[in-house]
Amino acid sequence: MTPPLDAHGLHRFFRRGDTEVPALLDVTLTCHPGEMVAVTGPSGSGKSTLLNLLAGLDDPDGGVVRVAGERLSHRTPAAAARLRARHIGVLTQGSALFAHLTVRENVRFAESLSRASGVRGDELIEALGLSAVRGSAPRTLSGGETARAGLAVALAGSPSVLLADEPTAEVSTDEEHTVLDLLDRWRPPAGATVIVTHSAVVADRADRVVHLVDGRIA
Ligand SMILES: Nc1ncnc2c1ncn2[C@@H]1O[C@H](COP(=O)(O)OP(=O)(O)OP(=O)(O)O)[C@@H](O)[C@H]1O
Repeated sequence: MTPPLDAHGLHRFFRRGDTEVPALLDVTLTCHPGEMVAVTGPSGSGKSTLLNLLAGLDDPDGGVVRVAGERLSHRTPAAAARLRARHIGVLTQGSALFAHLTVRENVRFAESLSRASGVRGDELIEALGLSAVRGSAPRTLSGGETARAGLAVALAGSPSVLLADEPTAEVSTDEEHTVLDLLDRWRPPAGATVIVTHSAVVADRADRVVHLVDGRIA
């Protein structure tokens, strides 16, 4: 069966002055259908670099990322954007919501990019406890509501790959459990979920933990 997300032999180097910084060294990560993987590691170990490669927002210097069997790495920006819209939902810390759109408009916009139906967005708003704030501007939301609205946006296009960067970094412990319950309930059932986190609570929820040290899987 084709893995929903398959990253093979990833290398990424950055130039700093005259030196080259190895940010990722031979990282391979194959996610099985339905799997949730937590990526942990100290600051500077390469977690964000890896997530950017998995999202197709950056290209590896070596290796390849495939999403649902299609190569995502080293595509034209338009082709990468099409693949992202079709397959990938991204959840970042803080708000990735457009400030001038309401919660519902943000969700509907994300949905329209993936050409999804319009039904799931409203279902998500209700299921994620956002009905009361569906017409509100993002700046008026609490931290927990913001995290849940970000989750609704990330899931609106029914992605087969959900990538999350510290999704609970800015919420209370209670809200962290709520957001994780919702994420668990709504994550791609046959797809892949990858969560970069410093939180032991989040890592505990994952099917597998990948620990990075100095750009390598430890
Ligand atoms: N655009 C860049 N230019 C130069 N160096 C970079 C760039 N992006 C990342 N790096 C370097 O690559 C290494 C890995 O960084 P990365 O941000 O992926 O780590 P991280 O594990 O996500 O850290 P944190 O937990 O602090 O977010 C670090 O040494 C960092 O300084």
